[in-house]
Amino acid sequence: MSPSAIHSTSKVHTIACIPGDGIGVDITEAAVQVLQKLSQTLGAFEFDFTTFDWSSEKYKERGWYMPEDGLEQLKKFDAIYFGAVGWPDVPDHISLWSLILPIRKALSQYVNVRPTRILRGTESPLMKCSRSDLDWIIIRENSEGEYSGQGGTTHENTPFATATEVSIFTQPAIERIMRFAFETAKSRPRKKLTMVTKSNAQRHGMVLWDKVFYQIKEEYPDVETDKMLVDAMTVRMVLHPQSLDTIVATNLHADILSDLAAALSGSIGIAPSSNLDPTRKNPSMFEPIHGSAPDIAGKGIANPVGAFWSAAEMVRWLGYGEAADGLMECIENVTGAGIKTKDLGGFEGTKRVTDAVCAEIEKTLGQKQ
Ligand SMILES: NC(=O)C1=CN([C@@H]2O[C@H](COP(=O)(O)OP(=O)(O)OC[C@H]3O[C@@H](n4cnc5c(N)ncnc54)[C@H](O)[C@@H]3O)[C@@H](O)[C@H]2O)C=CC1
Ligand SMILES: CC(=O)C(=O)O
Ligand SMILES: [K+]
Ligand SMILES: [Mn+2]
Repeated sequence: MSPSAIHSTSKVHTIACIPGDGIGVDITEAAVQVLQKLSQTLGAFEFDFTTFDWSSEKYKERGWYMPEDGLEQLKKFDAIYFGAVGWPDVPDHISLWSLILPIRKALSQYVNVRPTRILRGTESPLMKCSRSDLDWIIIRENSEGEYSGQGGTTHENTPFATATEVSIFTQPAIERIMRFAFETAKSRPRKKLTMVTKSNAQRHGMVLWDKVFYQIKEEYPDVETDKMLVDAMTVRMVLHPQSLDTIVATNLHADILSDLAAALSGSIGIAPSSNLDPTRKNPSMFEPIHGSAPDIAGKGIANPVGAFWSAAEMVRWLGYGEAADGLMECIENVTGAGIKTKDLGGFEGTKRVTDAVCAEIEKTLGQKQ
């Protein structure tokens, strides 16, 4: 197909790109390169990227992360691709609450989907965990719970400083996340959902969380369920990974468990996330689960695989499931060939892995055209 023919038949998707800080910048650049190669190779869709320089560095210069109409600007795009936000010279609660958390909340991205599996050519740090033993999908409540932002501080800077951090759990928000989790479990071969809670020690919000789970369960008789307290869940993830499939947990619990899940699958550097507004009224946002990694920023060694996997999930969300599967196949052909960054036991940098994935797209997916 000639380039002009590609142009006339393919659909253009507008993507807002927010690289942010540290390795967020490196991996976003890598993801854009891969997405462009994918669209050029397949010819079925195109991306029109607009990059926003909303970062901690700019915050120090200008005093703001997003302009006042920032959220309104984002609403006009088909999807958002995010790197990471946070840098040691800005308090982390300022950076998170100025950028990533307001986007998730204002754009009603109430689900955060975090799949984990062991990619070809990589291994789990667990001694006896084979690739088929660990294939999970964590459904994280992304709008309220422990990250509601409610609370306050009084008697600040005195010996009696008092702070509250209030968790909010509402019936409608629990219902919608549970429904999404049951639908996800139902769509997977094992049809198995594990609900995580801490309703022994936390006796109000977590108890409502459990109650709504059992209410929604009635609608899904074909999904097998069980319930875990979050402390014991960490043990089960390590000792019996094969006993888990789909997992639903609160904002904080799933934040922690998904980093653990990533580590158990080999590295936090491979783990993707989709911040979804399932109603599709607002654009959804795709980002690797990791942060800005100041300890390795600027060294050219960040693993871009979590960013590529997030890009694949964006492609899937935009309606191209086959292209997303194709991209995942290319990523695994590259890891399978031993082209990996240091965190996965390899010897390559971000650029070499990115170039290898691009070459693989041309080779594998170009042939199928
Ligand atoms: N969604 C977001 O934008 C997030 C932002 N953050 C922010 O990021 C900053 C750093 O947070 P940390 O707790 O250090 O978490 P982190 O995820 O940035 O780093 C944790 C460890 O994992 C390593 N790591 C992370 N991503 C990697 C990759 N792609 N390849 C190789 N190694 C990788 C880092 O080098 C570090 O040793 C903080 O300001 C934090 O608030 C943290 C998590 C998510
Ligand atoms: C903020 C954070 O750690 C996360 O969204 O995973
Ligand atoms: K991130
Ligand atoms: Mn996290």
